[in-house]
Amino acid sequence: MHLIVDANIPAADACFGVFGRVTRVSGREITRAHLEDADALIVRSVTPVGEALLAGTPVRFVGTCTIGTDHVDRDYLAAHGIGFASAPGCNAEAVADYVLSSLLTHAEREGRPLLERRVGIVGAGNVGRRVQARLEGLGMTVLVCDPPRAEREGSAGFAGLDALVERCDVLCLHTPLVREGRHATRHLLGTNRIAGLQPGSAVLNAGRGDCVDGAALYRRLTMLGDIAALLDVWENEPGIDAALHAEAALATPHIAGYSLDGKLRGSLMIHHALAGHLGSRSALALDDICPPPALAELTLGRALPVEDALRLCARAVYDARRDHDALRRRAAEAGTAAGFDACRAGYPLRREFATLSVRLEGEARTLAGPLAAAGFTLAA
Ligand SMILES: NC(=O)c1ccc[n+]([C@@H]2O[C@H](COP(=O)([O-])OP(=O)(O)OC[C@H]3O[C@@H](n4cnc5c(N)ncnc54)[C@H](O)[C@@H]3O)[C@@H](O)[C@H]2O)c1
Ligand SMILES: O=C(O)[C@H](O)[C@H](O)COP(=O)(O)O
Repeated sequence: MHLIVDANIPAADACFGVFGRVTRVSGREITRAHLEDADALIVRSVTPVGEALLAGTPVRFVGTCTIGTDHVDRDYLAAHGIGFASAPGCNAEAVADYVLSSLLTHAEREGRPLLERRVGIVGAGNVGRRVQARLEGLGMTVLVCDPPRAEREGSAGFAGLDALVERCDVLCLHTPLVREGRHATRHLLGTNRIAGLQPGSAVLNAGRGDCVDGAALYRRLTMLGDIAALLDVWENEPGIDAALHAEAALATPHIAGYSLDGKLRGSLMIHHALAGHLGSRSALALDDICPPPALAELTLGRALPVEDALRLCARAVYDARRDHDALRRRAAEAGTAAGFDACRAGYPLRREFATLSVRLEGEARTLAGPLAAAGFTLAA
């Protein structure tokens, strides 16, 4: 069996070498020529997969080691009997870490406590639910907008997007890109809603870039300058709008989900899906391919204000400012598109909050609730 595998997929040999010969190709450069004798194609989100890529090739299985599937023409695959799998939830914990790290940094810069803010979550699936649970666990007020879930589950606990825009200090977008239909998300946050955002509020987008109208956001940022944009995803990646990039308070190159744990879970989920597609089973587990964290334990020996403790522990594991600074630097050196992809390809090792075990001694034990809610493990 011959497998074409995106070069940005970790543990490719352990996860896919067991099925046959693996050829690694940069995700944005995979063409039909690479697939002439390929049986399986394993991608991440940067490879558009559909008729243009697959027609006339022998590919019988496509796996994407990502949560998002908007780059895959699933109707085409189904119509041509090509097996497909994605990796729902694989990096949801990493995105929740990114959200907390970003919001804690933004609150510190503004000198306004995060815990007093009202947060709106748009799209409460694997990612949004985790963000909601963490923030509510910290005692914050959270409003949730998810019309497809509200239709299925009943409207209790859900609000409309306009209510979130009117009432929230922070709006977090965790929606997939849905191009058509009643719940389409392209420019979900468009001109009118961006104009309606509360002065002093912040928009964080870690869903898909197209869910926010970047030109309208840029206008509000430059003409009124009274809101903040925390952007991990962008329209036209990797050739993102350099002017919007310059205005964003936190600008990262689509790395919210880039923990090692999250990427490896994605690889592993597609490994198991491919094994199933081939009629076999595998016992490969995350512990077989994921190393222990460099920082496994941290001790807090006295009480700190809750937000200071959260920031200290968050930054010990993942500090979103690092990724913001790297994108600014790389974009200045290499140009926006090349800098964006260079940051992603050379992404430094990052682990998830849960890999840090926090030992609390004496008065610091009062921090147990907030640290656990934020996603850290408490040492016994
Ligand atoms: N920045 C990153 O690195 C990163 C990482 C992971 C996922 N993502 C993106 O985030 C998206 C969400 O991830 P997930 O794991 O939570 O997916 P999910 O499918 O579990 O949840 C998506 C949620 O959005 C809701 N939704 C759909 N249309 C909506 C609309 N019009 N308004 C409000 N809510 C709507 C769905 O009902 C669902 O509950 C993914 O599709 C992916 O595009 C980005
Ligand atoms: O959909 C996802 O899982 C994320 O957006 C993913 O982290 C994107 O990473 P990429 O596929 O671009 O490497």
